[in-house]
Amino acid sequence: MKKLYSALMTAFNEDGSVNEAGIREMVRYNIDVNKVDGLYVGGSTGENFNMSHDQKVQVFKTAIDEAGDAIDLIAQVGSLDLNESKELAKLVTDLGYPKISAVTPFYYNYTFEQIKNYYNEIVKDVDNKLVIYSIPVLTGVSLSIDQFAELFENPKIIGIKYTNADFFLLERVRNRFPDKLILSGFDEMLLPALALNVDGAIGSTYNLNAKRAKAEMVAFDEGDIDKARELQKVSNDAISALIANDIYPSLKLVFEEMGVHAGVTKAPMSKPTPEMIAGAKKIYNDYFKD
Ligand SMILES: CC(=O)N[C@@H]([C@@H](O)[C@H](O)[C@H](O)CO)[C@@H](O)CC(=O)C(=O)O
Repeated sequence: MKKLYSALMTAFNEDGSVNEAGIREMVRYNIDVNKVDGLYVGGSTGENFNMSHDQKVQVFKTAIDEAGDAIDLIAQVGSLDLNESKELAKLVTDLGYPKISAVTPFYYNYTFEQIKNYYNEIVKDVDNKLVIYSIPVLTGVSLSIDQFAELFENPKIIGIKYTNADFFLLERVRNRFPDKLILSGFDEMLLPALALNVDGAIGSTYNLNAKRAKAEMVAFDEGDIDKARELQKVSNDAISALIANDIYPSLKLVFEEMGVHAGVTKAPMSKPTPEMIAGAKKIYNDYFKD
């Protein structure tokens, strides 16, 4: 069966400090109610790139303290400061995270040799496995199939979190690396990714929408493509509404409607406006109220 991971959000207080109780509530909800297979901690949805080093450490510690070994945990340790990435890779490995991940280094138009060195350095001193986080729409970094092959020469590099709408490349990657872990990152494209035989999916909206996404995976496995397509349509209606309402604060606002205290986003992300709050209530009523 394919695996479903929620990308864990970070609950912040109004002053931008980390709200540990909120993180614990979201971890619990994902384990007890969503029954996801795992959590991706410290990714884009977790607002990792808005956080100080100490805040990243706080999030990694809190998430595993709450989850224990109940589900799979992947810690995203990528940073523009390679020394920080290495330090975080050691920390999360010592904490017991069974997998790490790192975003492709961005902003400075690094050469492939520099990117390869970054990944090899992150895993060099840790006894852990790494999933490459490829998200060209945010990083501007696109890796080719041959570049993925070169990164996979390091046996500690075991897969890709593939957040990319290039399905030609996904098909090529899947077939060239049948033993690598390929996890799809765009929730709105889950069904075509399943058709290309990904091993699972990681996404922000599964925090709210895991049951529907899992039902879609089951329908797909059973060959009921009409049902899978219908479930994807409803998911995409919900995802469109979340994006139109500003997705990061809205995911938290809908969680609040469900009784989960997800806190607020951290600046420069937006603070909720009255319109956004009304929009989130409507999204909850339209798509997530049982
Ligand atoms: C840019 C972004 O946040 N992408 C999300 C998606 O889950 C995305 O929010 C969703 O597909 C809606 O577009 C994930 O791919 C990223 C993610 O899971 C993470 O790193 O936290």
